[in-house]
Amino acid sequence: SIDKAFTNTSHPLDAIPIVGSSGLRSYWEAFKLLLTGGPAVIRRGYDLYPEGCFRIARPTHWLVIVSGPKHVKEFGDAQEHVLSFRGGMENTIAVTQVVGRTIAEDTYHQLTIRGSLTKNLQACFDGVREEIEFAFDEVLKLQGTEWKTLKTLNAMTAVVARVNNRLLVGLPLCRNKTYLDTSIQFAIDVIVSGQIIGFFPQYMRPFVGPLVTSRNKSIATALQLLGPVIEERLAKADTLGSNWPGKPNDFISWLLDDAVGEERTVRNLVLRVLSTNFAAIHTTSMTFTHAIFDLMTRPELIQPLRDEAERVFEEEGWTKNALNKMIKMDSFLRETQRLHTMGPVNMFRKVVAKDGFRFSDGTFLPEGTFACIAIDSIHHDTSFHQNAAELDAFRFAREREEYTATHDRDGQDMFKRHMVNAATDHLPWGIGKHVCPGRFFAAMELKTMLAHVLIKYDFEPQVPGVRPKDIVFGLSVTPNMFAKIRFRKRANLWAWV
Ligand code: HEM
Repeated sequence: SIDKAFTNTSHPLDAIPIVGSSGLRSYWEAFKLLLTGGPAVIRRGYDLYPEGCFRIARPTHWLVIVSGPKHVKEFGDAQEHVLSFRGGMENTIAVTQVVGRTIAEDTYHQLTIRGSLTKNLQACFDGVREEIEFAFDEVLKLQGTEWKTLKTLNAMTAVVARVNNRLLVGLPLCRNKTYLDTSIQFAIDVIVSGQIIGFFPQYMRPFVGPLVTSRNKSIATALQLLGPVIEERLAKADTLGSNWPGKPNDFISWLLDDAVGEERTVRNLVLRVLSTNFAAIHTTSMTFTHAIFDLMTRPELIQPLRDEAERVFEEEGWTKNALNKMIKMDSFLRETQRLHTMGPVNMFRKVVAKDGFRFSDGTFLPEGTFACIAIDSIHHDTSFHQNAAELDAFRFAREREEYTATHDRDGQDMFKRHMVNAATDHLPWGIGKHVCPGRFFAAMELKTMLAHVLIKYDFEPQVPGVRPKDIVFGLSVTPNMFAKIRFRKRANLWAWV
């Protein structure tokens, strides 16, 4: 049963109820949370406080969990100097130790992603599509009509790393195995070593950091492979001006357009690319793996999605605009993201304002408080989504249809149920000030990959009918990395594919 007791001694967070245990037992509770107990505790808390805040014990501090549309909006909209994204990252993955001071302090690359990268998606679509075809051929290596069984998450991570890097660093590096392995490994290293370092108090981190992270090895390899490319681009920009003839249209160029001062060094630019890969690879490959697992458990969804993709591409060709017409696919991916989040909570923040942070209902978080949002419980709340526990693949397509039937097409609300739209009841991309700037690219990539897989392959689960169990560790949840899928080239491929 739930112990809602408040601590006896005075604590600045006294007004926020505890879920789990207080006092000495809270250490045991915190330990359980480090293993697999996280999601259940958050669900229990949410059932009690769906419109407000509660707190749970972490080994060194309390973590406040925020819920309710009003609170979520205020939380997302708060300024960095009040609720700090960086402070949250520092606490969860010790970003200064693991990635580096300059990256932690100056996040200009997120503006490059929000700006140039997103603006160029149309222009880069053909390259991304080509890379998707190439990557699936390379990773699946299918001959004739043979079936091949692969670990899904591994295979999809390999595909996504190539595709992302086609946009980030271009050919030929996006096909270099050592470079790709380094990008994938760097991201894993950031998460794993960051969490370990995160257990230590601030003053010990500079000493512990170098002992537990292999980031220096990853950075050295990336410097070796990516360094010369960046050096050449820097040299050309310096001698020929920023718009030199033949300048590639990729993330390196866009970064260089925005980088100033000490950011224009090879090492810092390499770190930017690695950090962007960190934000982009595993998020996208986990989402894609969840989508494939959903299709494996609900195979009746494959045909309508395949029909839609085939029809749209037949009418429009493989273009970015064609993706906008795949309303069922957009809805299905949004639904997959709703049901399978990367943990029970997200959007970690630290209160850094001296005066703390106050919600409009008066709830107060003092300076130094760590807080986050109850994403998974919000997504499963039946007051926001009918039959919220069920995968209803086309629920958002229906909502869009209902909306367009009764409203002006140009109305702002038109986009509310699109996959890229963040809302207080739909938070896979976060919301507010730090809402994911890469979401337009991720959505384009996920849709093109799914259309490609649906049109080009047959696929089956190794164990039919059972969704592979997610792996829970602490407050993070990943799709099962051991689960396997069988792929085969489809026999009646369309001539134009
Ligand atoms: C399905 C794929 C993805 C998911 C689910 C996802 C999710 C998120 C979330 C939840 C946040 C906000 C975190 C917070 O508020 O605490 C975020 C931020 C961010 N994402 Fe993504 N992301 C994805 C793909 C990408 C891609 C492809 C890129 C880069 C091209 C990217 C770059 C970033 C960056 C740079 C930020 C930090 C924004 C800031 O500092 O304001 N993400 N992402």
